[in-house]
Amino acid sequence: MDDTSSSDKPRIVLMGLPRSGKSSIQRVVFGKMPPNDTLYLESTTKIQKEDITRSFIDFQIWDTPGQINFFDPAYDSLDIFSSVGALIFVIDAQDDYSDALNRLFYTVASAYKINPNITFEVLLHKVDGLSDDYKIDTQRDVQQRMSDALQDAECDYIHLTYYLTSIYDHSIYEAFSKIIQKLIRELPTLENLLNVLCSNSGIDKAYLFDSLTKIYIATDSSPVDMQSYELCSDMIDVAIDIETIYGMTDRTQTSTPNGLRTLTDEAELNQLSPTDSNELEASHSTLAETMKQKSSTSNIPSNESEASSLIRLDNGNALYMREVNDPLVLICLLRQDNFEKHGLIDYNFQCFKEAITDVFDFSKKHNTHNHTPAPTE
Ligand SMILES: Nc1nc2c(ncn2[C@@H]2O[C@H](COP(=O)(O)OP(=O)(O)OP(=O)(O)O)[C@@H](O)[C@H]2O)c(=O)[nH]1
Repeated sequence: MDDTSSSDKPRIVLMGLPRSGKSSIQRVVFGKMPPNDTLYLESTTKIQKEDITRSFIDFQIWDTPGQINFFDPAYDSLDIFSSVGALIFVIDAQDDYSDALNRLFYTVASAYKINPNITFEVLLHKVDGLSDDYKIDTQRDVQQRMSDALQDAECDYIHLTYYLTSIYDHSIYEAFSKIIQKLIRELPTLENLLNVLCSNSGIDKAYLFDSLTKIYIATDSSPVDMQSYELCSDMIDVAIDIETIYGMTDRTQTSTPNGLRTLTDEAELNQLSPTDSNELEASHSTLAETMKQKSSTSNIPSNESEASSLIRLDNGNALYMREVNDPLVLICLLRQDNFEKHGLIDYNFQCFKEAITDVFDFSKKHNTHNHTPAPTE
């Protein structure tokens, strides 16, 4: 990360008062930093830029120092904000947020004048320490005060979207999923493909995840509920842990007696149960039934690898994960009865995968074409 690289990718800019949590968010979501380690982060003194390039996700994220006013004539605000896709303003919800709201209003009004295509996203952050009632009251209060301020300034056409977030749970990933989806041009096509897959395969809910960040880049059009998202997102951790234990490279390097390995792994699996979210009836999911089939072994090149994993839950549901390409994975929630026809699901998945690959290749060509300089005569 540095502040010298320039790029024509869409930008996601993190702004907000000092210590609101901007750097922590960037490190936890995109750098896999454990949330507790953010306690030792130092204050950001210059813009930190990071390129995020994966299937369908292609942008640059900027972490800005909280104390700098980028609309000051000393800065080239036109250059900074003209390629911004999303401006994420972080507010510390555990603190008095009056100053933050003044800054938010000023930032939004100034950035909109430069680039009206920016999507404005407001994170009411650090809500882990707050009760549910307090969270809702805070969101209502912030929304009301901002809407009054924008109305008074006759700027009520500026739309802000609000999220309650914390780096200590899934909420930050869910918020980023929604924010990033707005920047994915192929989203309607991906959603259509997921709808077709679900309706033809008896799947109740399907998410297309970036397995490195646990951000879902698309889902079918049935409503998203937090519990199904959390279960699917936890499944990525479970699968990665199993892969770390049983992955072929590791296995050859750390050959321990098989019996001992299995016992240890089962104990670990039970600790990793996604049913920690005990609101869900699916307690005691039988993770012993988790199976991992990695066909990326000796004779298949790694870029053609195809991992799959199944977790049966005690409430009659199942979680089914298939690798689309590295790092995209499809995670579905379905009735176990419907999984009986998994030949059909697997066939439909192959068609889905081919369609996704076609869409991706088409977008890549389109992007390359758009970025190729016109020949000079
Ligand atoms: N409780 C709680 N603390 C958080 C959360 N996110 C960040 N923090 C803490 O907030 C403090 C400040 O976080 P930073 O990420 O350094 O804040 P910043 O906005 O980047 O600050 P500047 O670089 O000074 O602009 C750190 O101690 C983090 O551990 C959260 O979701 N919940």
